[in-house]
Amino acid sequence: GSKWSYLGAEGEKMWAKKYPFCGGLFQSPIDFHDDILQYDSTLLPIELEGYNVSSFEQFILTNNGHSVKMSLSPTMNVRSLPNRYSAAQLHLHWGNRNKQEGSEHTIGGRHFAAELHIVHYNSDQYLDMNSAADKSDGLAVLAILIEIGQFNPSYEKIFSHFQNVKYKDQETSISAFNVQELLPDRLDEYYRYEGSLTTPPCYPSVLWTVFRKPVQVSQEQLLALETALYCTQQNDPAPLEMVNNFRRVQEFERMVLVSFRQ
Ligand SMILES: NS(=O)(=O)c1cc(-c2ccccc2)cc(-c2ccccc2)c1
Ligand SMILES: [Zn+2]
Repeated sequence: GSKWSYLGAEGEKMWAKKYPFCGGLFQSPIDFHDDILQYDSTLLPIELEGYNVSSFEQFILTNNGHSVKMSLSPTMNVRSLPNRYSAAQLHLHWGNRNKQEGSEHTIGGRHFAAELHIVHYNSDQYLDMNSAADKSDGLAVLAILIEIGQFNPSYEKIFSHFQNVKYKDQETSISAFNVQELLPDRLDEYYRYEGSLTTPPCYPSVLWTVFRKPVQVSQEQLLALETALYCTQQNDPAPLEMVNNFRRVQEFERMVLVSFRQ
């Protein structure tokens, strides 16, 4: 039972008391602004392998009290990184219906509506994601910025199940689908830096790839994300809405590599 939240006494300013790495170096998320960006022509387009999972397989959707996460198949992996990284899970961060600006990374100080994280672990070096999670080359997260626009049928494959995972510890099984559908079309344009988990224990173990191009979901889909879920269990007398589950941007004195020229 992780004792942290995004609000009040256990909010992010207090995380470092129980989770020392949260007050340490290389913390995420960060703001991408021109004077810390450096073009790097060696950054290859992201190549996904085994993402086209058979629809006979199932993904498990779980409300873990901090976000909604979906288990992924370890046959899904990312090539074109220093090691082979296998998919572990994906989850989202978002704001609330009155302030639809809940992305973790920002561009030029601007939040997007929400952010999807697809977490992979270094399966060349480590047996599973838990042994990889605190190693400096342990994790690689693909981050997709989400903005309001067209209805997105691929995101609906997850969002349509929120009524079954409204409360903490609830889970439901959904038919597997090609998670590449959740990514923007330009996998060659991204920000790259070494950072951390954006939640406790904040291990500085993440190679971040944040795609330049946002994807769109409709206003109704975003509202469903912002209003369907609770941090508390179904029988809790004091229900807590799951909103604003994003960490504020961290101080950053390094360069961020970009695979694109402005
Ligand atoms: N936001 S994140 O990408 O840095 C992230 C990664 C992982 C993670 C997942 C698998 C292996 C290792 C780390 C877990 C979380 C998380 C989010 C909500 C509640 C608890 C944990 C968040
Ligand atoms: Zn995340």
